[in-house]
Amino acid sequence: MGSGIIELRGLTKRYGTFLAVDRLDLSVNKGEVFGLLGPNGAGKSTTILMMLGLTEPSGGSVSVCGIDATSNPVEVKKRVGYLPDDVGFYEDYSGLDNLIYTARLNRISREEAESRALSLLKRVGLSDAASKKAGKYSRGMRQRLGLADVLIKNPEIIILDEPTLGIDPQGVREFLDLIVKLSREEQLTVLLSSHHLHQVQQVCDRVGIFVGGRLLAMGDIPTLSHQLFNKDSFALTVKVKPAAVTCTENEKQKLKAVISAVPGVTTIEFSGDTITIGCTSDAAADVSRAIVNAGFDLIYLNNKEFGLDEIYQRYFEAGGASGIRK
Ligand SMILES: Nc1ncnc2c1ncn2[C@@H]1O[C@H](COP(=O)(O)OP(=O)(O)OP(=O)(O)O)[C@@H](O)[C@H]1O
Repeated sequence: MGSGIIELRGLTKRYGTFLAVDRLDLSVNKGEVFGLLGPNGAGKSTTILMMLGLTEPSGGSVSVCGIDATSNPVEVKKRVGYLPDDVGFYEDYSGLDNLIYTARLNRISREEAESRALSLLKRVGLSDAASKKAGKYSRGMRQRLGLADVLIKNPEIIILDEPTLGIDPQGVREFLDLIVKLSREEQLTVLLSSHHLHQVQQVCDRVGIFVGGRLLAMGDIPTLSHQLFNKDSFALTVKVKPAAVTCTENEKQKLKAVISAVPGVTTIEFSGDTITIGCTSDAAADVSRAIVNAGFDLIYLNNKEFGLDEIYQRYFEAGGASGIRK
């Protein structure tokens, strides 16, 4: 086994003849925010259930905090907080009492339970709603209470399954910020399962792309982007004066020559009045300087770094979504 706080090796789950998770290898480091990204039915929840020891793998191994989750789920449960997409609370209990209840279940003394619950309610921005019944909480408040609920036992890892479902955009932003803050300040490892590309991209240090029970790719966004876009992770769109369409052939050749000489530039395409430049690194400053020094006016420059949506799209175009399962 490797040194990750979560280590999956050849992890496989079959339901009858159906392969839900297919020989998964994954290592998540301590303190990392890792995103499990994939469409519905990709196998994310099944993988999480195996990490929690709640369903038995058909093959391979799963180690969480150095513990075999399959043979010792109780020890794993002590160290891992799991937030499902819809948390169950005692609706007639206040937010505070729900937290105290969970703390007591985790054998925390009454006094300690109350002080931790109050401090966590503050942390997740629910101090004012502490004595309000959980049944009267909004969806966003319930998720924040859910986060406090998983944190009350001081876990080393929190696993969040589609935690922002049904929360408004402002609430989503606050929730995600809170997760990153917790991870950074307390070296908390976070595994976030989602099919919201944008959210995953915003907060995760690394991402695993799941399709059809397999992990198709893994890494940080620049690395994934680098692997997929023929090493052109960046694309600059440029307009100059005189416009590319009205440039003489000599001027065009001059432009091409000065842009190609910029380190990192791999492709240059003229289309209408726009020049598209592919680069392996962020060459925006050097390209703009080269254009101006060559005597052209730079009237527009857009620097596009490929994001997770393009990356995801590429995997689907590559046939990932057509189904890998056998
Ligand atoms: N208990 C079960 N019995 C049979 N098939 C199952 C069972 N649980 C899950 N599956 C199937 O395994 C596949 C993976 O499901 P899983 O819930 O892990 O996907 P997911 O990526 O979490 O999707 P979602 O985002 O919809 O939750 C799906 O095709 C699902 O229908």
